[in-house]
Amino acid sequence: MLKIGLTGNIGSGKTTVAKVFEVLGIPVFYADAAAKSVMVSDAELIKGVKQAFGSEAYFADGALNRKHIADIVFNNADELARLNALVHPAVFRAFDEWVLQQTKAAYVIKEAAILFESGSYKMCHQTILVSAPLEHRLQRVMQRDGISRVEAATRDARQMSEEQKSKLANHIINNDGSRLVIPQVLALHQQFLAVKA
Ligand SMILES: CC(C)(COP(=O)(O)OP(=O)(O)OC[C@H]1O[C@@H](n2cnc3c(N)ncnc32)[C@H](O)[C@@H]1O)[C@@H](O)C(=O)NCCC(=O)NCCS
Ligand SMILES: Nc1ncnc2c1ncn2[C@@H]1O[C@H](COP(=O)(O)OP(=O)(O)OP(=O)(O)O)[C@@H](O)[C@H]1O
Repeated sequence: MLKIGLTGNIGSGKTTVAKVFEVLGIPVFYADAAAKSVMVSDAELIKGVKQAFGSEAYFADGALNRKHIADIVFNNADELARLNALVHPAVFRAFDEWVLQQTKAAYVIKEAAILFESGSYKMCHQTILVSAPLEHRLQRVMQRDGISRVEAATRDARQMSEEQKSKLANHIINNDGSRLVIPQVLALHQQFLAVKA
């Protein structure tokens, strides 16, 4: 199965792009959502997260206390590395299991905020970077999540720069408002279908 990695820095529009691929009938695995799912369903992982970040990492009903964890990990690179080491192996497994179920797909997309940082791009045949200037991205995230500029910028600072990512990516979708996104997705879709054929 042809596996395409899709990434972009915070607020770049990668989820928006992923939805366009879904409309074209291409299955999309959302790594961020999968991470949140395993963090509340995998007993070993829950234990590890509580050991690392305290019992406040979960609410009494078992839901993830995202703010508690985010406040710790996005302000400390070592703590983020610790969280990643706990969560990523479980997400990689979930992706492998999911791919096996996509028997009818022409190809599949893995959407992940940290595709390059986590090394999971190496398990994809090709990669797409969604690119937009920092100011656009911060504005979008502040509007979408109701967080401050400082909070949004702090998260961005924890990610590899767009410049570094653009050197690793096979394809770039420009989402700075100067070009329509849908035609760029359609052009890539045709390329990926041709690989499969
Ligand atoms: C820390 C958590 C609980 C915060 O949740 P919250 O809902 O506030 O943020 P959300 O998950 O929507 O992330 C917002 C953005 O932060 C950035 N971000 C998230 N995780 C990471 C990470 N591990 N490293 C760098 N940036 C990250 C991304 O741009 C992401 O899109 C959550 O991000 C998490 O569990 N992260 C660890 C799991 C992970 O690595 N996910 C990323 C893909 S596998
Ligand atoms: N071309 C665009 N024009 C206007 N708004 C856009 C555009 N692209 C994305 N957005 C909006 O910007 C916000 C961020 O986009 P999206 O959620 O797709 O980004 P993301 O890369 O998945 O972000 P994150 O890493 O934070 O999850 C969303 O509210 C989305 O609707």
